[in-house]
Amino acid sequence: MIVALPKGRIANEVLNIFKKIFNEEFEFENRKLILKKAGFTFLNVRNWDVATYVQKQAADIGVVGLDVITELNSDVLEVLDLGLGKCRVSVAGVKGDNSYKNKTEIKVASKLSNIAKNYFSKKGIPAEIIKLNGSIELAPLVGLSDVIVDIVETGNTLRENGLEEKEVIMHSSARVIVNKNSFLTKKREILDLIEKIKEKNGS
Ligand SMILES: Nc1ncnc2c1ncn2[C@@H]1O[C@H](COP(=O)(O)OP(=O)(O)OP(=O)(O)O)[C@@H](O)[C@H]1O
Ligand SMILES: O=P(O)(O)OC[C@H]1O[C@H](OP(=O)(O)OP(=O)(O)O)[C@H](O)[C@@H]1O
Repeated sequence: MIVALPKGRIANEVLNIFKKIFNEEFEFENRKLILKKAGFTFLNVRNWDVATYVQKQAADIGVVGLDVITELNSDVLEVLDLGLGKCRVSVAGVKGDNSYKNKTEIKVASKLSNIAKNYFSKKGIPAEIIKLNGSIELAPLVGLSDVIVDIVETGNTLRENGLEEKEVIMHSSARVIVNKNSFLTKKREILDLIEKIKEKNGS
């Protein structure tokens, strides 16, 4: 069975779950992207690519944030909420300035451009989405956008930059996802691994 694990912010907590499952050190060596252990193959994948690997069955199972699954509209089975990487996806803007609410078209900067587009479209508010790849909070500070749609956890990044959360779009946390076909063909192995993950998560 092939398991796609994310690099980045939730990597340590996810690797820690597998460390407990195997009861030994569990890490990708140096620059190696593949780790084989106890009949499993683990792939060290960028957070954003985990859903792609699983949807296309390059991996049977993976761990990724709900924000990413929603943004990519991934066609995968979401089987377990790990409760890690908890955050919100929110509309934020300059503190005390709500003038965006009166605009005929809002400029919205975001990495989560589909979530942003769908949110304003459902509200019937015309929005120009400006796709950025990081440091989203800069955009309203330099007039690139009226507001942003971005991840908020503690709110520190917003506060440090004179911004505030205006509207919460969704809550997110890390999910275990499974390829639909793999779930049919490798059901027992997959359910067995999910049980182990559930047992060791947070223990
Ligand atoms: N500040 C945060 N607090 C809590 N969870 C967060 C925070 N930022 C992101 N997350 C969650 O953790 C996941 C991983 O975030 P991370 O910053 O590692 O990846 P990324 O930079 O979005 O992805 P990539 O490395 O592929 O560009 C996000 O998809 C989200 O679900
Ligand atoms: O509410 P906080 O606890 O401050 O966390 C929110 C910040 O964390 C994420 O950024 P990240 O560190 O991943 O950087 P980037 O998206 O700008 O690359 C997110 O895009 C926010 O900027």
